[in-house]
Amino acid sequence: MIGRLNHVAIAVPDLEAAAAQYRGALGADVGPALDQPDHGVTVIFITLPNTKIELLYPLGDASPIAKFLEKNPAGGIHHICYEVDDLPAARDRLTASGARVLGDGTPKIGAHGKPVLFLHPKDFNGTLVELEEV
Ligand SMILES: CC[C@@H](C(=O)O)C(=O)SCCNC(=O)CCNC(=O)[C@H](O)C(C)(C)COP(=O)(O)OP(=O)(O)OC[C@H]1O[C@@H](n2cnc3c(N)ncnc32)[C@H](O)[C@@H]1OP(=O)(O)O
Ligand SMILES: [Co+2]
Repeated sequence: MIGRLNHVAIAVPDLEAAAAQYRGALGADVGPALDQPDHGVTVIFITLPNTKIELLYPLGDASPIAKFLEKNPAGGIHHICYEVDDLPAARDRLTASGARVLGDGTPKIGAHGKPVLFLHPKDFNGTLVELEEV
């Protein structure tokens, strides 16, 4: 059911410093900072030959990554995102398997303008999983 790895997301305490490190020390193709108010984050995408890195920084008072950064003040890998062809079908299959889909199960539009859903990290070996319909 899952396809390509769309991105690996890293929560960071200083977005511009992280972007500068990827641009300078790692010589990567770093995009602009984009506010995502519906998701409570500001993101910067880094394009690699085979996938993307999503740098995440909290936006607003109720950011879903605020607690994660409190627990991991130096930052850390926050989630991985797999592509799926049919997000409602994937959601129904996962729910039937006993996995918890976060929120009310209604996909939101993600940073690439495509529908996304998240799966509880406790149901996937301690890893928060995002699914993006492509
Ligand atoms: C830009 C849009 C989009 C895209 O297109 O790419 C994005 O990527 S948006 C990214 C940000 N959005 C989200 O993360 C939405 C989904 N996340 C959530 O709903 C919450 O963050 C959460 C996963 C339910 C966690 O909620 P929180 O309140 O922060 O923590 P809890 O205390 O409830 O956590 C319970 C439990 O899970 C552990 N945990 C939390 N976050 C992670 C994580 N990222 N990876 C692994 N484990 C995580 C947390 O430590 C708790 O464990 P215990 O301490 O053992 O109880
Ligand atoms: Co993401």
